[in-house]
Amino acid sequence: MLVTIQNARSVGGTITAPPSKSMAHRAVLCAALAEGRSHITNLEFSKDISATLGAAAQLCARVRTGADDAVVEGLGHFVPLAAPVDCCESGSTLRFLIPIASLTGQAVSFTGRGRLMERPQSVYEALYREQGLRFEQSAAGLTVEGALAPGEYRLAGNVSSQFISGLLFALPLLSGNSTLHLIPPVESRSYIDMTRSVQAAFGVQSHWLDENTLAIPGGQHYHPCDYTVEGDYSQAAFPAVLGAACGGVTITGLAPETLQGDAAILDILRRCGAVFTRTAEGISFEKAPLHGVDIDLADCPDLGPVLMVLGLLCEGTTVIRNAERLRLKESDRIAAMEAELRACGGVLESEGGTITVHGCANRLHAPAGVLHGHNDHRVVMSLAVLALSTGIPLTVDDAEAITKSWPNFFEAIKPLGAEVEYA
Ligand SMILES: O=C(O)C1=C[C@@H](OP(=O)(O)O)[C@@H](O)[C@H](O)C1
Ligand SMILES: C=C(OP(=O)(O)O)C(=O)O
Repeated sequence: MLVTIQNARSVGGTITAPPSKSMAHRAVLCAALAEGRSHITNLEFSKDISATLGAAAQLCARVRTGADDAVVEGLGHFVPLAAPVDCCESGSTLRFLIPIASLTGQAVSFTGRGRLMERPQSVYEALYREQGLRFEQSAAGLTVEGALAPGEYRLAGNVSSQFISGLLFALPLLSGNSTLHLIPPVESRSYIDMTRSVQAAFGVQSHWLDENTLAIPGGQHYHPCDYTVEGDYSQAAFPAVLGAACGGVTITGLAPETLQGDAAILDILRRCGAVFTRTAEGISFEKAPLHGVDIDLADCPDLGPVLMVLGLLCEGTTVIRNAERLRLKESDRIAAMEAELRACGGVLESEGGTITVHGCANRLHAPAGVLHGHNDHRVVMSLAVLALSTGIPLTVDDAEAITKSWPNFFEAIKPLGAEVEYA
């Protein structure tokens, strides 16, 4: 789908952050693993969350969805599977479910779309092979079979935190205790604590023994819980960058105290010179001159694409470090953003996981043709921010990619002054 995004008027208005996708995945899975009825409120039915709800319904729960909530009734046992579990393009769904699948006493096959089956599973593959369990991955899907044993696990901390979260979901349900020894550096650490915090709400505990070692007592049970999902800082980063550049934007629905690592967007913007205030109503941005800063992306990878746009809008140079994992997401986000931003006159380069963006707001221009969304929601949304903050109308393909995380994105930006035309 092609979408043209441009300013209908000067930027300004209020937007509500959608529910956190990361927290919603976790709440749905904890609820499904608990025996009994949990009510999850503030849900948005993005493709990723729908995939997790669908998997929960297939494996171990009855699911009833409302307009923005779901009742998830864990059955207390796993049911025989008649079909593969479809994870769509959701890395979280697949990586959270693999260890859970090993609890089901049957072979479980997963399918996916887009780049999902190309994204690395090496960390699990090594663990499964060590324990003599079946782990087969092809371009078409992935099958696992056999029960993970409790005990000592050693795993890399820098491929994806989703492997660590996946083990955190499943290991407490085994009869014995387990310990995760994370091989440093441990990246996306905040996501590990987010998993632990949602689990704690459902009555399941784990403890850090030191900064790289997690103790997971066995023999635990998830308890049903009524859980309200927080607003999403990863998504709020898009209007936040727009607000920092243009002023007049207020973002509502974000909890001031949060475990979301992407709340770092506020600190990053402040360091760039952004002016904003936080009141009971929300976070309100004023227009201010912005300058480039040094950014460590290790704990907030999903901010990468929109921070590359921010770099173009800042005076001077922005350096984004520890961004390697951006190459392993729905697209190679570094290459994708470099190509599209250069098509608009952006000056930036990357080497491995370091991206250098040169501020050039005055030299940006309309691209010769259509920009590519690379089937990546965060690329499409970042390009929308570029259009609105520069006033350059942009036409982007693969625009439907937004449905992976924020199906309402194009409607949500209209009150900020955006005109969105679907071709
Ligand atoms: O656990 C999660 O909810 C996520 C963890 C991060 O992945 P990595 O740990 O692979 O960086 C992040 O990029 C992803 O969008 C969501
Ligand atoms: C990479 C993302 O999600 P996942 O890993 O769950 O596919 C994302 O939302 O940007």
